[in-house]
Amino acid sequence: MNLFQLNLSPGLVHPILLQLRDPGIQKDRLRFKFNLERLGFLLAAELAKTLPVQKVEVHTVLGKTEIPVPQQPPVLVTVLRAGLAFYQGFANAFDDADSGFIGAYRVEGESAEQLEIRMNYAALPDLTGRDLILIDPMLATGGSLLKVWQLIASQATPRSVHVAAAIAAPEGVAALQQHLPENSYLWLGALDQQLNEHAYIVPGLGDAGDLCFGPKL
Ligand SMILES: O=P(O)(O)OC[C@H]1O[C@H](OP(=O)(O)OP(=O)(O)O)[C@H](O)[C@@H]1O
Ligand SMILES: O=c1cc[nH]c(=O)[nH]1
Repeated sequence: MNLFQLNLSPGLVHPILLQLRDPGIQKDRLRFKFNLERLGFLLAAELAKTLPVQKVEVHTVLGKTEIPVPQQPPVLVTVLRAGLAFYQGFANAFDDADSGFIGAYRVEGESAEQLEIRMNYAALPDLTGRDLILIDPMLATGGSLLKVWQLIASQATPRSVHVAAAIAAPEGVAALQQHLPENSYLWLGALDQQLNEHAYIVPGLGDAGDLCFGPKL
């Protein structure tokens, strides 16, 4: 797996990460979601540079030119709930993308070892031969994304697999590196220090789903 940390535009990415992490700013729900969307768009712009293109001829009123455009639109797959705002940034970038949605959530126990991932909804297009972008702002243990990948791999073989996260822990990156196929790429806003005893990313930003939508039961 290839790791791409988004450090090409620090002037754009770092102020967004600062606002996402700052407890005084992140409690503004509208701004938090908008910042995830903006970060998603920036990551999508970097990722798009690696997708195969084909030249299309366009005739303007004054002449003709060739423009390289993506060979085929990618498939965007996101994990509910926290994925939604981040996903929107990718959807804004890829006009004709197909999309899939997975309902998955962590059920936290007393310790990180007792963490369970429940998956109860999946609406996916055919991913055979497609460029798949798995979109989830938080990559903590990697358990949620690996469960999603297991489901996808049981149905189809994508041409390439891109995982996009706003913030990741080294533990989650290692888990993906172990289990995702060779042609996989990881796009990160930030790689943080570690997980805490409840499998939260440190320093991270807290609970992304709750910050977007409020606490769940
Ligand atoms: O790498 P992992 O250890 O699996 O943790 C990451 C998952 O945790 C968050 O979702 P959560 O389960 O909190 O659900 P929510 O989006 O509904 O809040 C996040 O959006 C990821 O899906
Ligand atoms: O730090 C974390 C870990 C999982 N999910 C989150 O929202 N935050």
